[in-house]
Amino acid sequence: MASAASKVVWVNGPIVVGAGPAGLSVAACLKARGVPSVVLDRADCVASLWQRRTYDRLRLHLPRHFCELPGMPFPDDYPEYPTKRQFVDYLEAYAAQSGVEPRFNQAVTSARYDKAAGLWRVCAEDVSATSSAGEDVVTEYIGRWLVVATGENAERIVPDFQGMEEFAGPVSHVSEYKSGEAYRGKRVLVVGCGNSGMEVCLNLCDHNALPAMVVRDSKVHVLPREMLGVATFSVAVFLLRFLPQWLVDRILVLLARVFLGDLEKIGIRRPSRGPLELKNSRGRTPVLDIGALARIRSGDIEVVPGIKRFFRGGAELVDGRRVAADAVIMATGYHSNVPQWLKGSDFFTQEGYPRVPFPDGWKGESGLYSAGFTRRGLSGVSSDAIRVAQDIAMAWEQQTSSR
Ligand SMILES: Cc1cc2nc3c(=O)[nH]c(=O)nc-3n(C[C@H](O)[C@H](O)[C@H](O)COP(=O)(O)OP(=O)(O)OC[C@H]3O[C@@H](n4cnc5c(N)ncnc54)[C@H](O)[C@@H]3O)c2cc1C
Ligand SMILES: NC(=O)C1=CN([C@@H]2O[C@H](COP(=O)(O)OP(=O)(O)OC[C@H]3O[C@@H](n4cnc5c(N)ncnc54)[C@H](OP(=O)(O)O)[C@@H]3O)[C@@H](O)[C@H]2O)C=CC1
Ligand SMILES: O=C(O)C(=O)Cc1c[nH]c2ccccc12
Repeated sequence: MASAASKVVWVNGPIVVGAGPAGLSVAACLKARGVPSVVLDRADCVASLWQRRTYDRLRLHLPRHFCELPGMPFPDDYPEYPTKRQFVDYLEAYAAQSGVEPRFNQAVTSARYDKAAGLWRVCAEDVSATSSAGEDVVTEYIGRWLVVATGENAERIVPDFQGMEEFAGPVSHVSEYKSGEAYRGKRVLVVGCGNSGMEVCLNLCDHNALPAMVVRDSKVHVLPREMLGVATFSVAVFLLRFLPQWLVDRILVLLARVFLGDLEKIGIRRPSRGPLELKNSRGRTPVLDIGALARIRSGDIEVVPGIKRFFRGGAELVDGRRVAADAVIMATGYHSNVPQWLKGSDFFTQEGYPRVPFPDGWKGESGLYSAGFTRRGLSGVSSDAIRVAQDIAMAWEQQTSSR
């Protein structure tokens, strides 16, 4: 039977929820300024998104210098686009070097500000195997500051399609995909055409599987990862220093047309809103092509329109066509989980993002902070972490000097 909080822990310093790149870098920056913190994570390792929920052949798709965390560069011998293994090694070394030791298996289920006491009360359930003797072990952490670092990819989105239960084959989310080995020779319907959908289709091809990728409304922004050896992302960042976003979007689309050709011929149209605008407003990251387009052109990846319903042997599409499938992989994205556990605060929207836009969404009321919700990948994580740690350190110094 479940029981109420069985332990209470007073935290001297901030309580940081999440031990991904954001939580680790906030804790490291705090530590560098002499501020202790407690980092909680529901998983049993640091950076669980990277260690447990991504596929083997994944690489960073932004150049390395956009992905370094504050205070520790990548080793010199890392390539421009580090592999997942290299990135995970780096994150583990980052935690070790900065002396950050998260408390694992702590799934935060509620956090609220106790106005009377002027303190945050954070409840976490121990989800480790040893605690499964029929009783939840709940710890209440109490502290002056709360840093939300649970990320933009905390929970999977799995749409509920009509007839899904009739489909005879396995249905999984892309976060469970490790390699195409299990799919050799199989017809795989990949739902979604973000970076995950595209890269999984490419990986499936490499393992001689037969992927069909659903591109809803036939629309997605695909950009080359590099143009004449220069990263498209670097070009965008550079142009944004001088030009408004809408104009940079126009230029990116024009350059993509030059470097990738006409995608309409292969059944892909561009959304009317620009790639950066869509990233910032809806969290839809443009696809940075690492080879999937060539496989679409060669016919190894079939592009199909939206799904109407599933049946035993596959799916019926919105254009009335039927596509046969042995397995389905949902590459349909992720959502934040903050509204599920942060109570009594309107700092976050219903979608679980700070209401205040970048670069000011890192600080809320009453000692509440957020890191990693900027829709700017790892460079957004770093910029938040530096600001959050600086602000808390100032309050910390004031508090300790007035004692
Ligand atoms: C496949 C993939 C590839 C990516 N590649 C890049 C890239 O190349 N470059 C780039 O800049 N960005 C990339 N990103 C974006 C990604 O968001 C960042 O890389 C980074 O992981 C964000 O760090 P974070 O700490 O904010 O979130 P996360 O890495 O998701 O960490 C959040 C942590 O919070 C924990 N958590 C969640 N809820 C709770 C709870 N209730 N209680 C306790 N703990 C909780 C999770 O277990 C997790 O460990 C990629 C994302 C994905 C999915
Ligand atoms: N190498 C790398 O570094 C990689 C990075 N990533 C990153 O991970 C993050 C998550 O990416 P990803 O997992 O691709 O998620 P995204 O949210 O970017 O994409 C989700 C996709 O699913 C589609 N979709 C959602 N619901 C449905 C539906 N009901 N029917 C059909 N299609 C649907 C969306 O279509 P629509 O646009 O029409 O809503 C979209 O194409 C991104 O930031 C991405 O850049 C991911 C993989 C590799
Ligand atoms: O790789 C990701 O998922 C990111 O979120 C990195 C990123 C932030 N802003 C972008 C704009 C275009 C392509 C990738 C990113």
